[in-house]
Amino acid sequence: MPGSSRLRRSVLYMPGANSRALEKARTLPCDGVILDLEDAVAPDAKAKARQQIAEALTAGGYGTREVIVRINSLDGPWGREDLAAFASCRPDAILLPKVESPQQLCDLDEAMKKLGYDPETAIWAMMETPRGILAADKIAAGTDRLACFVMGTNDLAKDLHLTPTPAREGFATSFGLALLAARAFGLAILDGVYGDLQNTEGFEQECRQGVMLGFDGKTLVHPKQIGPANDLFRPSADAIAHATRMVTAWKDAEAQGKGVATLDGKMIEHLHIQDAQRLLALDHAIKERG
Ligand SMILES: CC(C)(COP(=O)(O)OP(=O)(O)OC[C@H]1O[C@@H](n2cnc3c(N)ncnc32)[C@H](O)[C@@H]1OP(=O)(O)O)[C@@H](O)C(=O)NCCC(=O)NCCSC(=O)C[C@H](O)C(=O)O
Ligand SMILES: [Mg+2]
Repeated sequence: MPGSSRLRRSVLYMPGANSRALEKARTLPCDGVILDLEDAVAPDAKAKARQQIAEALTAGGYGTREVIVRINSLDGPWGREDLAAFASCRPDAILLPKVESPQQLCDLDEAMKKLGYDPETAIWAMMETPRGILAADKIAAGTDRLACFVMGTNDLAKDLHLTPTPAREGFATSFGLALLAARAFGLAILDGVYGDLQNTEGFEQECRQGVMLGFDGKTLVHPKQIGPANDLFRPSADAIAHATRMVTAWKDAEAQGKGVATLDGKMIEHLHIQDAQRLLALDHAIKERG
């Protein structure tokens, strides 16, 4: 699975037409950047944005940040030209908007092969339409190049006619189906954006909910959202201390030939240890990032 162990707590969108944002992204402490050619770029600005993104990718300087380009749909007037522009620039992934069928991913994969894309360049898929959500399991199995689902909560809210609320009840089924499909096929999955830039408390509450639901991180629209997302999507010190004690208790039990252990009066089985090890690996990766 390409890139499945990468840190993705904070993944910041920026319009490809905004040269200042493309430059600034090289210095921001986010885990990834999505250089957008789709909804954040006006039709008349698409060609210039495409050229600016190609130049930015060629110049490099994004360090350990994962760099993803969101192209336009391959069925529309810009998508094929978008894809052709980045074959030699080696982005980490191409993000396809409004994915509704596995065939769309197979077509993208085929086109990337023909254009000479590096086999390590992953495909990411926006999950943001009712048809896409209903086909999430088939899409998740669509191609080996697929590495990540990204929730498009703005498009979903529009199509579902739902009223956004702080608890996001209206997204429950969509989140559940997308998360199930992603985990069933070993994909990463990122929560949608929070557009109220002044409401720090609301943003943090949505991050906490995203962690609780099982998302790997959150997509962002402004640099000020990076710090809180990085903090909230990293395992807490208490969680790491507990995971460490669980692993120790498990090793002690194993040494005594037992297949089950207890810690603080609670039963521990192998599945709990797998989850504890996942948290410890995440913590290690974050510490290595510095
Ligand atoms: C929302 C914004 C238009 C606000 O921009 P601005 O008014 O420039 O904000 P600030 O003055 O507060 O900016 C301060 C500095 O930070 C830089 N900046 C701002 N935003 C970004 C960014 N996204 N990436 C990088 N750098 C950024 C400014 O340049 C300032 O820098 P400096 O010059 O040093 O002072 C803007 O934030 C913005 O455009 N955000 C991204 C919008 C976007 O990409 N939207 C599309 C994706 S969301 C979506 O489509 C989700 C999905 O499809 C769905 O359906 O849900
Ligand atoms: Mg969208």
